Amino acid sequence: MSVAVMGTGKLGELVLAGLLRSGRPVDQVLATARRPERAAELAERYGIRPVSNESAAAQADVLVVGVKPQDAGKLLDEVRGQVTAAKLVVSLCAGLPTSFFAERLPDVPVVRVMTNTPALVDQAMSVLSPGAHATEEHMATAEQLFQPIGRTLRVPEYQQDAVTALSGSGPAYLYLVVEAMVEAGVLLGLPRTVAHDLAVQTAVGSAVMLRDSGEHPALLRESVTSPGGTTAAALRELEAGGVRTAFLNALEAARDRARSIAASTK
Ligand SMILES: NC(=O)C1=CN([C@@H]2O[C@H](COP(=O)(O)OP(=O)(O)OC[C@H]3O[C@@H](n4cnc5c(N)ncnc54)[C@H](O)[C@@H]3O)[C@@H](O)[C@H]2O)C=CC1
Ligand SMILES: O=C(O)[C@@H]1CCC=N1
Repeated sequence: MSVAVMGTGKLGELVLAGLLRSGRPVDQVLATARRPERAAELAERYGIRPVSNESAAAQADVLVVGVKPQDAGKLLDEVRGQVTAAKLVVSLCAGLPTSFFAERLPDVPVVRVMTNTPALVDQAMSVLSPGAHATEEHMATAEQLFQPIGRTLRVPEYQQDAVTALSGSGPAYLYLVVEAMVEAGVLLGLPRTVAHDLAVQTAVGSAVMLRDSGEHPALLRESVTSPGGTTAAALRELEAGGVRTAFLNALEAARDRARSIAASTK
């Protein structure tokens, strides 16, 4: 089974690299790029053959759409003639419903996937939803692409904008928190490199503990918080700063942005 990544930008490259890392033969992986320099860069880095969208769509069994949602309509116009119902389209596009593809590629099975950048280290969270013509077999095929690069989960499609707000964009929120902690360490007089190492290892250790202990985060937080101690003093400030409300508002804003992208690309 051959796979083409169409629109190999930041996320598309992570998926492309993951496909190759998981042992897929290089002659079964195709990638397209808008700019020739980008195509050459990908060819050099991964040993793949750069092809046009039309050619990729004609050759590959699975077409992974990695362009921005705003560019998806134009891409589908380019490849429409090559995409039969025997293909599987996997969309990585935030906000775009599978109906967007169904309107342009009638009868073609589509699986919508929201993954995230920790794909780079095989720690992605990839969340899949079937479109109207996607069968169990199509879902299994799509899962096979993403399972080697992290965890996968299926949700009904109506939950995908919320998924995008949480796990799609989520790495950015956590990086922001780490960045803020580094700056705070510097404010307290730590050398920047020391502050960086401390913040990163604390994030990694806390994340592994969250995953491996299976404990609720509130319980893990309580175990750090000594009575009358330093953590309680810090948490009071974070609560006063409205950190929880900020997250509620942030995820709502991301969800709403996904909805408005969909509305503007109708
Ligand atoms: N960056 C992320 O963390 C995530 C991104 N996504 C989704 O992935 C998609 C790509 O996002 P990014 O990689 O961040 O953007 P990007 O801008 O880095 O990648 C898009 C790529 O598509 C190329 N492109 C556009 N039209 C093309 C065409 N007709 N033919 C060939 N190539 C074309 C662009 O030149 C660019 O390299 C978006 O739909 C986004 O919603 C989803 C989850 C996470
Ligand atoms: O910012 C974005 O629109 C994409 C979708 C989720 C993460 N990045």
